[in-house]
Amino acid sequence: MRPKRVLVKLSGEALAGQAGYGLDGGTLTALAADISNASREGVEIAIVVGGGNFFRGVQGLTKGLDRTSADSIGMLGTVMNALALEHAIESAGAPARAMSAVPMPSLCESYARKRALDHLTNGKVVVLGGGTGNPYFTTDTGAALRAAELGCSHLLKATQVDGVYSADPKKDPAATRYDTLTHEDAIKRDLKVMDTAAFALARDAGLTIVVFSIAEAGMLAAVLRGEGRATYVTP
Ligand SMILES: Nc1ncnc2c1ncn2[C@@H]1O[C@H](COP(=O)(O)OP(=O)(O)OP(=O)(O)O)[C@@H](O)[C@H]1O
Ligand SMILES: O=c1ccn([C@@H]2O[C@H](COP(=O)(O)O)[C@@H](O)[C@H]2O)c(=O)[nH]1
Repeated sequence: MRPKRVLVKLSGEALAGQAGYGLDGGTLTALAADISNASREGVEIAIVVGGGNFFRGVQGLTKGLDRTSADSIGMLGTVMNALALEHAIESAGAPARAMSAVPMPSLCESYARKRALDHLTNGKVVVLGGGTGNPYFTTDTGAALRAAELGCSHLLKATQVDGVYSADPKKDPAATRYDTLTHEDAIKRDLKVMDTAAFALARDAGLTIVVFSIAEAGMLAAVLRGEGRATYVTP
């Protein structure tokens, strides 16, 4: 594959490195180098970053928060990640622009489709925080939404596992890995590597999803060349 424009859904949890919480400087630097190298090779890259290293809305429910407040905290976590990534990617040598779906103009640009498209065509890596900007959603759904509206051909889910399995491989050692499957298979089998809304939106928009582990250096560039260990979810 040599796509012109892709959307990378970057795991928030992966940014924590070994610590498991917050931001790890070494991990950020390594990821930013991969992203910046891919951008310099001419691929237009939009990134939707998750927030699992800070807060997930469902965690708030167990602390007595209502869902909307909990999701607001979750979205703020993703904006923190977007700002950190913007800085790390620029330090690695590629121009980058953070945009937030929740307006906070003194911190970064607010997300607007046409502005994002301008940045992409001008060679900037666009780092999108705030998910969809609405509670009751996830950044996976945000990734499918932005991939569709920004005209990306692929949604690259850079996460902690090396593909889609028959069950969560972190919980079930007997789970088997798929090389390929359809969006419909993923929805029918209730495979929770992404939520159903994200799979359905990607299916309707005709987006190919590539699920791969970001733990290995150079994996993003490999996936963009159509190489490396990954699962392809195709229409
Ligand atoms: N069928 C499955 N195949 C692969 N992984 C699965 C499956 N079911 C559940 N998972 C889990 O889904 C996780 C990836 O999705 P998830 O969106 O929760 O995390 P993430 O990509 O790290 O994002 P973030 O930290 O930003 O929330 C994997 O780490 C894996 O443990
Ligand atoms: O559109 C969105 C996206 C995310 N949230 C909240 O943020 C956290 C972190 O995102 P992850 O996708 O889990 O990494 C999520 O749990 C939601 O609470 C949101 O409300 N709307």
